[in-house]
Amino acid sequence: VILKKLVTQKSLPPPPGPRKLPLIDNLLDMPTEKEWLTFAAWGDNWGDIVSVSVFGQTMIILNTAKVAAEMLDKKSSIYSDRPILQMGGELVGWKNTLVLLAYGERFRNYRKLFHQTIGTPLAMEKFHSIEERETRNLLRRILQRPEALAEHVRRTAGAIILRISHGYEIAERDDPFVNIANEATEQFSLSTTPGGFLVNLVPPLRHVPEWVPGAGFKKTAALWATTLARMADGPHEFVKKQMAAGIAEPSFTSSLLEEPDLTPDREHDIKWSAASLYSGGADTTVSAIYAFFLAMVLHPGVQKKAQAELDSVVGNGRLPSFSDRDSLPYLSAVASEVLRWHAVTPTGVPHRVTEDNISEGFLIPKGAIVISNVWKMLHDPQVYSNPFVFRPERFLGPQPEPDPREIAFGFGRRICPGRVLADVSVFISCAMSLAVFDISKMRRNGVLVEPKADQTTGTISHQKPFECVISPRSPKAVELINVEEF
Ligand code: HEM
Repeated sequence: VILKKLVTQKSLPPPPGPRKLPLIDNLLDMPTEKEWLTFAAWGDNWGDIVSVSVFGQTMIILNTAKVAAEMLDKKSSIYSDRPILQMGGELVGWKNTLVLLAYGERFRNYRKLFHQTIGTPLAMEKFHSIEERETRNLLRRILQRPEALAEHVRRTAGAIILRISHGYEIAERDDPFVNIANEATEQFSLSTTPGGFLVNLVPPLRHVPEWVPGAGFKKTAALWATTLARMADGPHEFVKKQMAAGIAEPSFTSSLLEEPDLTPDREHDIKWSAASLYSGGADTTVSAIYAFFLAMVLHPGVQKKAQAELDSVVGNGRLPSFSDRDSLPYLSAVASEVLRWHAVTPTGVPHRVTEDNISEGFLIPKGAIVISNVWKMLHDPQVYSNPFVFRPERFLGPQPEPDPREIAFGFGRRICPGRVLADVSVFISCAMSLAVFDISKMRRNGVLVEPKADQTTGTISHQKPFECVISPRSPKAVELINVEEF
């Protein structure tokens, strides 16, 4: 019976997809820009599950949330590994961080640490005051130099994450930890793009010695490995010193280092999960919050409605806080719509399947890389009416459309472990900014400058830079931003 099952299983077809050439397979079909658009077009042509391959490596592309749930959620015990990336993962060492960590014991340990410290709304409550304080700093920076919005949003995200991960307060300019983290994350992008280094496409090249001509990538890898090590070690050592002096601020790292019987192995896990917090958490929330400002420029009607809600619930004598969230349904819908309208990770993060299995009537081979077209799922007209329109109302009323958080944060055992933190950051930024600022189109020589929604290619994708005017709503708003004691 088992043999028969195996035979039928093996004889099932893989999911359909574009025709392959000998040896290189679909290499020439693979998009190099905005992959999600090509993947969506393949979906229209071939169905919800598409398969392609390059040099024998199968890739399965999922275009609906329904199949992603069927496969990545329901069969999570075999769909939760990550691809092995030679340059970024193996040689530079990003496989030590959660996002590229292989499925297994250590993976479960890191996930537990995340869950325990920032995994639930209750656990996150202890960080609400940091979020509120740092977001007020964001308002202050915007008030002073509104034209540098993107820079301010980035600085604030870094400040929040480093405070939560290590209880570290960043310097206003040229902070050493922020600089090293920026350098390391830039190198992460460079080293993990499939086409960036030949060794990513031809793995045996990693064994070539450094002195062989053409093996310069090994020197680069060694250099980048030291940047990564410094990014993980610096803040970790800072916390240990602060703890020894008895002055450590409560943080992800300090609370975990307090454990009795700390083994070196355990300390390794704590250090690298804290580094994963930074690398996973800074650029992503930046992308969402920057997109929020664009959405407000483009949709003054939505902005007015959210402000009217804020004025009636919170008034103008104080800034909104987390305790107001339940009384601000429209604003909460705005935050949800930001996460839907702008896909921060348009093609998610790839999973790797560890066993042959049958899904939706197709054979999915062991070792296949599974890519969720998150962008398409968030703009699926079967699920979201007029998906390209920014309309928070879709989440209100008797028949709300599905919560985009079910898609935007990925699937199964790899679902984003920072999603509660992300949600808190996005909500408070929307609430506090709309309470004090009007965000509108720039006028140049009497003509309104119309920004356009358009996002960059990349695992973490950003709205392209746009111009706008951000001005305080009233003298009272300026006062609230500048209050000292907060
Ligand atoms: C709007 C903001 C964010 C979005 C849209 C987002 C989205 C995602 C997605 C789609 C994944 C991949 C899930 C999968 O493999 O199926 C992921 C993984 C991850 N995210 Fe987030 N994320 C956000 C914010 C954050 C924050 C604030 C943190 C840290 C505090 C964080 C840390 C991570 C980590 C460490 C992983 C890897 C998890 C693993 O491989 O097990 N993310 N995120």
